[in-house]
Amino acid sequence: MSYSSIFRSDAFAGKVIIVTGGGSGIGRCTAHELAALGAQVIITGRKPEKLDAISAEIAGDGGKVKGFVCDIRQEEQVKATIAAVIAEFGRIDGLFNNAGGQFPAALESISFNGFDSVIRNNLHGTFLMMREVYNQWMGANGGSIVNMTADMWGGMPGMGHSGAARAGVDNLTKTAAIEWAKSGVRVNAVAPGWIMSSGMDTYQGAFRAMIPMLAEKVPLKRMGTESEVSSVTCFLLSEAAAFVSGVTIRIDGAASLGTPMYPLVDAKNNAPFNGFHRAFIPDVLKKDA
Ligand SMILES: CCCCCCC/C=C/C(=O)SCCNC(=O)CCNC(=O)[C@H](O)C(C)(C)COP(=O)(O)OP(=O)(O)OC[C@H]1O[C@@H](n2cnc3c(N)ncnc32)[C@H](O)[C@@H]1OP(=O)(O)O
Ligand SMILES: NC(=O)C1=CN([C@@H]2O[C@H](COP(=O)(O)OP(=O)(O)OC[C@H]3O[C@@H](n4cnc5c(N)ncnc54)[C@H](OP(=O)(O)O)[C@@H]3O)[C@@H](O)[C@H]2O)C=CC1
Repeated sequence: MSYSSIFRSDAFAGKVIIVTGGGSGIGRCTAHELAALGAQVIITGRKPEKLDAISAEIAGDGGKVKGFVCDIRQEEQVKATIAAVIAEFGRIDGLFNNAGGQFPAALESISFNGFDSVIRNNLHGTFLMMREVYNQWMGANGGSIVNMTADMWGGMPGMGHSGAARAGVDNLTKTAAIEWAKSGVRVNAVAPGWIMSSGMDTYQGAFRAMIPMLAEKVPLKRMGTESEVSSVTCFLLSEAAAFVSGVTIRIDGAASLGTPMYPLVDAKNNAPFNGFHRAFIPDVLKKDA
């Protein structure tokens, strides 16, 4: 597993950190990095075979890890998982609420069940995990939560269901940061742009074919990597961020900045500006829907 770290190797020694969706992609990478920094890592997901494989990888590297099957949309499973972690490890110090996802589709083609599924996956699941972990922290010495979101605040064609959920997560993050500060709890979020994670392999067809064009439209001219998300997440989970709460950090090579209403051509040079133009996406997505 490839990741870089600015931390001492004992930065998370004695800490118990939960990574939801730790069985693949960004979650897997973060679980590896946290374990290498001394944490007892708890990875969760719906598919036990993925958790077993990543647990074996991390243990093979000398890390401490345990997998728990948990569908974050199921309240009883979330409650049972947090109770089981407390029963076995006695504490929880951090939560990376990373699990989630969506399918690219034009709004008019999304069934109610499809919309509901994406909202429950990304918003309800995030809330349930936050609440159950916080309930362990009330009146204690605090902890750190990092939520997964994505900066689609300007509207993202093909991601209407997910964008609605992610905007909700952004607001949930800020509210929790205020409400739970009384217990010393910090709540922040990461907002990756286009990351070439293994999860991206879920997307094939026209969306997949579009990736090189998307990368070209990112001001930094490339997609991000899993470790570029895990490093920021580890920072937010760590004591190095002890006075950071209620922020969402974009990790997107400036892709979410700018607006389609801004002139797209530099008239003097008769050349396109270096930037991301959201209106570029929908026609391609329509072919996927
Ligand atoms: C500058 C900012 C840029 C930001 C860019 C953000 C880019 C983000 C990239 C990523 O997130 S990559 C990670 C991708 N990984 C995943 O998405 C994995 C998790 N995803 C899922 O599990 C599913 O997508 C899910 C739908 C969220 C949940 O799956 P679940 O198994 O619960 O759903 P189903 O029971 O199969 O279906 C429920 C419902 O949804 C409809 N549906 C599912 N897939 C599609 C599809 N591809 N197209 C249309 N509809 C779909 C499905 O048909 C069901 O509805 P009904 O048929 O019952 O009406
Ligand atoms: N890659 C990108 O460009 C971006 C990704 N994101 C978000 O980052 C997160 C990680 O994505 P990424 O690593 O790229 O992709 P992956 O598909 O690899 O990761 C998603 C993980 O979430 C888990 N998961 C999904 N739904 C549930 C559920 N209901 N309950 C429990 N676990 C669940 C999956 O595990 P399992 O299959 O075992 O359930 C999987 O391990 C996601 O929330 C994604 O939407 C945000 C912005 C950009």
